[in-house]
Amino acid sequence: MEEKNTVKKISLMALVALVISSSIGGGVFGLTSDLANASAPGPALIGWVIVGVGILMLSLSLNNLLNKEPELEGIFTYAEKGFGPFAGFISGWGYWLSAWLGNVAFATILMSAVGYFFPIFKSGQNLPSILIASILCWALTFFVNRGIEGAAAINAIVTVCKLIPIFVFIVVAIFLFKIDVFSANFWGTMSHNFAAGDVALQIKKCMMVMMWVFVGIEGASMLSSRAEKKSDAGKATIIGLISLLTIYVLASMLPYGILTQAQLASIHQPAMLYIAVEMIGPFGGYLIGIGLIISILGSWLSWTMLPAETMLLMTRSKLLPAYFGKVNDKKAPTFALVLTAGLVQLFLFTLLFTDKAYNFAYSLCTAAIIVCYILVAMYQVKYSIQHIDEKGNKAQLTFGLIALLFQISGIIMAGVSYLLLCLIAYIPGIFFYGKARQAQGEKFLSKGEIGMTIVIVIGACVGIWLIASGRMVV
Ligand SMILES: NC(=[NH2+])NCCC[C@H](N)C(=O)O
Repeated sequence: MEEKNTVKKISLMALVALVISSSIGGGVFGLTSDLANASAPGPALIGWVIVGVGILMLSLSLNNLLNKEPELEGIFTYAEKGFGPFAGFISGWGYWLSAWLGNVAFATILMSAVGYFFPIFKSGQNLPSILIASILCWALTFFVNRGIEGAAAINAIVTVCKLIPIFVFIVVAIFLFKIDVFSANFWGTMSHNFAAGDVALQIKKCMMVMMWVFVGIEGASMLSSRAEKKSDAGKATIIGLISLLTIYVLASMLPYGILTQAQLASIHQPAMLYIAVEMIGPFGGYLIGIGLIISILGSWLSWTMLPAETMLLMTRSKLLPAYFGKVNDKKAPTFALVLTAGLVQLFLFTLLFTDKAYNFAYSLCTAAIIVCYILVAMYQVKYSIQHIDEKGNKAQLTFGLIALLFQISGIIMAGVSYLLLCLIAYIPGIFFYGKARQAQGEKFLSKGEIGMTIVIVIGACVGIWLIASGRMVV
């Protein structure tokens, strides 16, 4: 108890900064070209509305659960409470997986941006890039290992530094925006007519990248135990979400009124940087480049802390063996940190062989976190049904159902194959889960859990087959 009181509490403002900071990483800087590859402005706008509503429902659900079940800490605990320890493990492991896969995406786009300053790194996935990215990965791990509290404080400063270049970009883009360029091929159907099938296909192709930029919206709830007031964590999620949506829509849609869709689609990543060069000249490139580098370093720092913290919480819930949560004198879970950094390192080397490394890494990251989001929404539905007689729970049930529908259809639209690949990483995880259960005097796996494991293994095999047979190009 004594010890708990000395943990630094986080204010509402700092929590909002945390939501924005852990959501805005690299995605916003590459958004435009990924969207332009997928869609004309019309369908993309519809995509934003769908994703905005879907994520808002998820945030409201998280907000509600934080208020109703204040003692639950960590996103996976909802799955555990609602559907048992195995579901808790599935969620926690998915969150952990997502967190470090996202860091791999960070590494690639970060190095592409550095390539603007030093062309040797331009592709973001050659040997020099991978070396520098690896050094960064270990440096951040070392830093977090020296004390998590410092990392949270740095976040506030980083948030300001990364928002300024994005705002400058938006303001300049507003001035240069031409409505006739924007509306030239609004639905992407050339005939100027609205063709439903065509539009739906374009929306579908926008889904993954639009969901990727919202990964992190749950960040405040992960640190909810540190909020000065418990209810602040939920508020921070919602304020953070609305700010984010505004930034994303402006930053991604305004360029459609400056360059043509074909130009945007073929622009080098990070797109925002090269669009800024088109708009302002080299200075624009420097500004966005520096913003991006600070943004990613800050985000990467919090995403170094979050997966390790998740493992720590999971050991407390006895979902992983105790050594995953072993902390050092600074209360940092050293083993979890080093394990996670080791996996990022391994993945960084595979980038040498992938074609679209950034897109591949963020798609895996997003697919993995959708598992947790689905379980949150399911628990929201379950909780609201169980307490349906209490005031407000009918509305909460609706929020949960929409969030659930959105996440499930989102992953189906974005690509189930990425989810299947993520299942591979569950296989060693289940082994550790079984060990932790055994240490509790339980069976390694119960009958139901064995059934689930078989499904997971089959899914993983299909994932491997998709890659091996060349049906999924990575
Ligand atoms: N390491 C991570 N899991 N990062 C996820 C956050 C990514 C963030 N939404 C972005 O736009 O870049």
